[in-house]
Amino acid sequence: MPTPARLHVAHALHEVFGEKGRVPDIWDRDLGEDAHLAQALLGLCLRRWGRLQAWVTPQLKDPSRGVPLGTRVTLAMGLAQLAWLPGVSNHAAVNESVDLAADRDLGFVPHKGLVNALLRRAAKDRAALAAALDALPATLDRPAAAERALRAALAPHQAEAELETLWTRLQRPPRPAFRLLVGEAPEGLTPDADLPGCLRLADEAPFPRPWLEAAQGMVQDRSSQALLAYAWDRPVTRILDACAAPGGKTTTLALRHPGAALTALEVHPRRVARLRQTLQQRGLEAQVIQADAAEWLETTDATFDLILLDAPCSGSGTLQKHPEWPWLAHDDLPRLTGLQRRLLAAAADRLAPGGLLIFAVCSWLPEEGEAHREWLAEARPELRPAAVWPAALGADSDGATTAFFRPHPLRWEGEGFQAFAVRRH
Ligand SMILES: C[S@@+](CC[C@H](N)C(=O)[O-])C[C@H]1O[C@@H](n2cnc3c(N)ncnc32)[C@H](O)[C@@H]1O
Repeated sequence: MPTPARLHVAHALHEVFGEKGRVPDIWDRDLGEDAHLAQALLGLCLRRWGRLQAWVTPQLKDPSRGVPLGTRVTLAMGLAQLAWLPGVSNHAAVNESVDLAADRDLGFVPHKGLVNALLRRAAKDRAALAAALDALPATLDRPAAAERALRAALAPHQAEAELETLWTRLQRPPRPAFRLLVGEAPEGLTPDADLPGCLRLADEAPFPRPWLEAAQGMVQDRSSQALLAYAWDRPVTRILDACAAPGGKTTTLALRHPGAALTALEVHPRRVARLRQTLQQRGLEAQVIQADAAEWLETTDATFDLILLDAPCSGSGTLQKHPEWPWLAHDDLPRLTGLQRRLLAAAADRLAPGGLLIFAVCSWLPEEGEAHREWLAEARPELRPAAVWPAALGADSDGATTAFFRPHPLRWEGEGFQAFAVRRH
C-alpha cells in the first residue's frame, strides 16, 4: 500500500492532467511529517512533467499506442524520486510506484510490469537518470500558456530576451512573506529590507505555524503587501472590498483604516464562510455580504471613498506558487475578462467624489489589466489616474510615483500583478 503522501501526489496529478483542475487544497491535512515529501514530489512532477514524459516515450515498445494517464503518473512519480530526491531509497521509489500502478483508480494495472522494469533499470544509475532528464529541453515543461504568460510579464519592461531567466526563477518554490497583526513577531521572522512591514523567514527557521494559528500574523505575498501600501491621505469612511475572500486584503484594509465602515462582498458561499472566519479570528469588523459583486454594485445606491476590486482572474502571475497553472485548460479567459470589465464599470460608478478605486489582478496577461485600464480612461474620463505607488513598482512611469502597478518580474520578488488606481474629482 503506497504511503498517504504518495497517494495524495497521485490524486493531485490525476486532477491536473486528467481533469485539468487545480491541485486540491489538501496539503496541510493528515500528512504529518510526510507533507514535505508530498510537496517536493508534486512540485517536481508538475515542474518537470514534459521532460519526464519525454524520457518515458522512447522506452516503450510501441509509443504510438499512447500511454494511459495512470502509467504516466506512476512513472513520473517514480522517476522524479529516483532522479531528484536522494533521501528516498530505491526500494521506496520503485516499489511504491509499482503498488500505485496496481491501483485501479490511480494506476493502470496491465502496466504494472512495465513500471517495475523501467524503474528498476533507472534505479541502477540514479545520477545518469538525473543527467538524462536534465539534458532534455526545458521548453518541454513549458506549454503554450506558460510561454504566453512569460512574454506578457516581460514585454512591458522590454525584457523579452530574459525569458529563460524568468522561467528558471519561477521554477523555485516561492519564499513566503508575512505580516504582523498583533503583538510581536516570533523569532525567525526578520524585516524585509525593501518593503516596510513585510516579514521574511530566516534561513533554517521553522515555519511559524503557531503564530499564524493564533491569528497574530498572516501570510501575505509581497506584491499584495506593496499594492496595499498605496499612498492615500484623504479621509476614508466607507470602504468596499468587492471580491474579498479569503480576506487577506480585507484584513489589511481594516487595519489601515480603523474606524471606517468596511463592506466585503464574496459570491461563493464556502468562501464567504472562510472570509467570516478570517475576520472573526482576527477580531476585525466588516459587513460581509454574499452577493455577485457586479449585480450588487449595479443595484445599490451606496457610494464608497475607497473601493478595492481584487478581481477573479486567470492567476497567470501565480505560476511560481501554482506549478500546475501551465497545464490547466485556460478556456475561461473570455468569461473572466468579461466579468472583470463588468465589475470595473459597476465599481467605478459607486466611487464617491474624492474617492479612490484600485483594480487589481494577479495576472500578467494584458487583457486582464492594461486593456481594462485603457478602456476605463475612455469610458469614464471623469476618473483620473491616481499615482499612489512608488514609480519603481510601475512599468513606464517617468515621475516618482505611478498609477499603474506592474512590477518588473525579475527585479521584484512577489506574485505577478497588474493594478491601477483612479480617483474621482
Ligand atoms: C483574487 S480573489 C480575492 C482575494 C482576496 N482579495 C484576498 O486578498 O484574500 C477573487 C475572489 O473573488 C470572488 N469572486 C469571483 N466572482 C465574484 C463575483 N462576481 N462577485 C463577488 N466575488 C466574486 C472569488 O470567489 C474570489 O474569492
